[in-house]
Amino acid sequence: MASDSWAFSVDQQEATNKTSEVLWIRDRRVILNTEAKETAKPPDGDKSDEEEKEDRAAQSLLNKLIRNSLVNNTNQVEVLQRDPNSPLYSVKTFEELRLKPQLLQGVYGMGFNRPSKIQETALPMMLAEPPQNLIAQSQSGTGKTAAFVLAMLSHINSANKWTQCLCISPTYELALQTGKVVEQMGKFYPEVKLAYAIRGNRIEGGSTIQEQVVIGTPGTMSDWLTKKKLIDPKKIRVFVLDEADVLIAMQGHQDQSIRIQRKLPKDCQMLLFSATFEDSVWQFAERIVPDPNIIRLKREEETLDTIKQYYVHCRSKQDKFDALCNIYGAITIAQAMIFCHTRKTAAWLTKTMSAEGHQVALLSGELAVEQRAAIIQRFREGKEKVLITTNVCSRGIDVEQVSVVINFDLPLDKDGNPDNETYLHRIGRTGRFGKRGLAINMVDSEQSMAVLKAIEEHFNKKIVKLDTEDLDEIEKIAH
Ligand SMILES: Nc1ncnc2c1ncn2[C@@H]1O[C@H](COP(=O)(O)OP(=O)(O)OP(=O)(O)O)[C@@H](O)[C@H]1O
Repeated sequence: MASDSWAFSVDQQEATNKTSEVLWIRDRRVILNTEAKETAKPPDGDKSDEEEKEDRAAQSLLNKLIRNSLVNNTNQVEVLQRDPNSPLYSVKTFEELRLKPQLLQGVYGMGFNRPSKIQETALPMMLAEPPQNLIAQSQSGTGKTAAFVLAMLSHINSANKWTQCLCISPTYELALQTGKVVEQMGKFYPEVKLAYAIRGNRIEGGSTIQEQVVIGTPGTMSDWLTKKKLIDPKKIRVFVLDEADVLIAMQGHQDQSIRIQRKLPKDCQMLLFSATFEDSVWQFAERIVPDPNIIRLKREEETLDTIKQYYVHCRSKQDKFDALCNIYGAITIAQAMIFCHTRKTAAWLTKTMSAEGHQVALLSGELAVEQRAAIIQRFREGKEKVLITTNVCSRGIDVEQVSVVINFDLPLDKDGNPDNETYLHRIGRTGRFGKRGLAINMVDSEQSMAVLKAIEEHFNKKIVKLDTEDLDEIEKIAH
């Protein structure tokens, strides 16, 4: 299938050092570490009788799951996975990625048919022997989490009852979400256990824990490694940093992550994932991941074509609210996330929308982490149809049914400048894995218009004007 488009071309001039070369895989820039490439070989195939037996049983269940998964999967994803321009495109099957049978079962059990582009590109690098380090970027909702979870689970020796994989998540909510993926993916691999190094999870210190995977936030993770000695850093084989851009935007997280990394053995595999790569993220990535393979997107590839972007011209806060009501009046919205700049606006909007009869939840930074997780869980279960929020706690949330993202206020950084990264994270809450999504921006001043234009220019993607008085026009954008 379209194998010619996978030709590698080598660009020596872009080589960053003697052992690296820059490759263009299709139009994607990939730097491969040549030294590592030469020594890379597929995982060891030696298996005991017992393992062979387990594999055969797993295989038969797997065939059943593949059949079910093929029946259940949506057409949209299948079409995109055959489109070479889509981030979901793949030339390989999961079988070709040489996953353990138990993990293949997990993958098919989750309803996945084929890997996405990031999965098929990153997994061979991550599963190679000796382990390869990786810095990887892919658009939101294209399967990064699934990719590194597979890598972690693949490297575990389940007979060893100690921690072998660490995954740092920037927030409590994301740690739980990633944990859920580990549980689902590892459903047919019950020997593997998971622990959460997050605030409130009080495990007594003194002796090391048995869980092979630990997911957590940097502070608690660091505590578990150093003060409580629950994990022996020298036994860690895989270290993952997820959502690195969000991670370094949070105070103290960068230093704590570096401190953790320094305790790990030299041959521990380091994997870093991010949806955006501003300079600060790069600097951090290069500091923390030695000799990496690199998968990066071009700027204009960062936003997904499946997410249509619009803006609405308004005169005031009330006007924005009226526009919102018109949108709700014209199209069926499965679930929506609405982003506000301040807690005050978010609270006002929650009250006003609730008064109009919408099922609304408010997620804001002042809530305790457990409360925030509970609100996200209710939203995920569809108990509320609208989630109104300020920035912080909503990054990286994966809720499949979100069909519309509304920027009630455009994202600004702390100096009041356009915040492109946050914009990308926000709109990425819709259009998850090939689903169509709408992103609607409310503009109510010359300044916010300038912010919109700057964002448009940054990503080199048109944001189209929408007239919310014209119901026919709104209806059209939903198709
Ligand atoms: N190969 C696949 N086939 C079908 N669905 C998939 C596949 N890989 C991942 N998904 C689903 O797509 C959604 C997005 O995946 P995931 O959360 O891994 O993306 P992500 O790139 O980590 O997103 P973000 O950048 O927002 O963190 C999830 O609901 C996941 O279950």
